[in-house]
Amino acid sequence: MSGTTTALKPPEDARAPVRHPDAPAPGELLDAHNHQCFGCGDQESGLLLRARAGEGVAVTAEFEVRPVHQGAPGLAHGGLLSAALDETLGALNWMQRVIAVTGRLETDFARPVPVGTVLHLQARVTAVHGRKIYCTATGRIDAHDGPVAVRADALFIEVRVDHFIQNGRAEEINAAIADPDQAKLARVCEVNQ
Ligand SMILES: CCCCCCCCCC(=O)SCCNC(=O)CCNC(=O)[C@H](O)C(C)(C)COP(=O)(O)OP(=O)(O)OC[C@H]1O[C@@H](n2cnc3c(N)ncnc32)[C@H](O)[C@@H]1OP(=O)(O)O
Repeated sequence: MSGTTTALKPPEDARAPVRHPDAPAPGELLDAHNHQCFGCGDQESGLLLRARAGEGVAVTAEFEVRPVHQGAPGLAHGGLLSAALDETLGALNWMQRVIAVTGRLETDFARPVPVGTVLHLQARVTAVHGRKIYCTATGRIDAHDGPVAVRADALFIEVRVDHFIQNGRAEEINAAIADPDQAKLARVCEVNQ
């Protein structure tokens, strides 16, 4: 059962999440925050996950499990399913216009996920306390109301864009700074801080 870790339980004085007034409209496809991202970028070996804005502070996403994503024969690798949940939760940044990174991610694997499955992911923020963003996600098999295969609770921590500039490899950071598309999320979030 997920959410058993104390760190994933919002404190009593946590506030409800707030959808940013300029958040993308429900159903709108969200841009990749980095075209080289393993989760949402366009690398053929990646997840090629596509996320859309949801209602409130929520997103949906789809991830097609391909042969390159196998662990056991014919089944998705658990770490990649966690990555799909993590990426979907990361897309919640667009809805609040904050920049946040995963501090903790706790995944339940409820069912095996065969290659060829389209995993339908849903994620939402449940509470916010200071820089701490509490969120939850599920992944369902082949339909938005299909059987739940994976679920996760997570704690994201809000950071400034300096987090990436100071910690990322210079080659990719410089390329991202030079690319107006890749810098977009950082820009829209930074003006709100
Ligand atoms: C441009 C947009 C990019 C979006 C990318 C989305 C991609 C998908 C999501 C990801 O995969 S992000 C990549 C994976 N995550 C990381 O690489 C983060 C690595 N960890 C860190 O950089 C730091 O540990 C972190 C920024 C998360 C926290 O360090 P800080 O020094 O900023 O925070 P601090 O230690 O002061 O903690 C702040 C609060 O968070 C709490 N906290 C921090 N890490 C925690 C943790 N791991 N578990 C529980 N609580 C945690 C901490 O207890 C504290 O609570 P209180 O305010 O109540 O005192």
